[in-house]
Amino acid sequence: MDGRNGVADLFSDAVDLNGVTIMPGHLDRRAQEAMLDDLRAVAKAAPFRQYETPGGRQMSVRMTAAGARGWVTDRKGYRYAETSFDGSPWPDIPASVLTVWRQVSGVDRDPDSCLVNFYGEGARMGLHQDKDEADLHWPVVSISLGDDALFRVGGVETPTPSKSRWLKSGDVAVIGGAARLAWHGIDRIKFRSSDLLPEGGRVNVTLRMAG
Ligand SMILES: O=C(O)CCC(=O)C(=O)O
Ligand SMILES: [Fe+2]
Repeated sequence: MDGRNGVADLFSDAVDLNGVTIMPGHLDRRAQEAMLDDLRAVAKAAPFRQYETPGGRQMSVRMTAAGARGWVTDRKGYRYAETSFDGSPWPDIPASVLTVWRQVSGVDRDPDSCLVNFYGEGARMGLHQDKDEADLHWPVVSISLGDDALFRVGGVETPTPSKSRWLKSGDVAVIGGAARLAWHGIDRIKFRSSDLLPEGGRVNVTLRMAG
């Protein structure tokens, strides 16, 4: 264990980005395709939506969720909701996604929340901290599928100085340990840099213990 994150030593080619552990190519092409199929089923049950921030801005990323709780935002604020926008429970977290959490999270409890982000051409995600969860000790596991994305990680106290790295399809990141509250975001994607999604774009999955 490296005292920073714990999981890094289990994966020999892990890369450290300001305390966030990245496992390049964790999922091979077949695993990526299988997970994407599972996520399309999630999106069929709970369609992607463009959420509004509490400040009234439309996010460029489209989102949906799976699990007992889904992260949502609107004028009322950022929060976890136990039902989707039509009032029904969110779909279950696909087994393919849970498998990755069990492999890399370093904890022995399954997550209760899976946020699914879709980045179309021009979509980005500003620097933020993941801090809407009830207990901030659990790690966040993030899986990248599709187009390359420039991932930026700053400090825990301040967004700068930051380091960045292009995340590729199949890469997995663990935001945990001392970096659990690190500022992070996606500067931009390279639209159509991957052929995993025939329509282009990037799907990112983040797993969390929210409740
Ligand atoms: O798309 C990504 O890689 C990051 C997503 C993220 O930070 C989030 O959903 O909180
Ligand atoms: Fe985040």
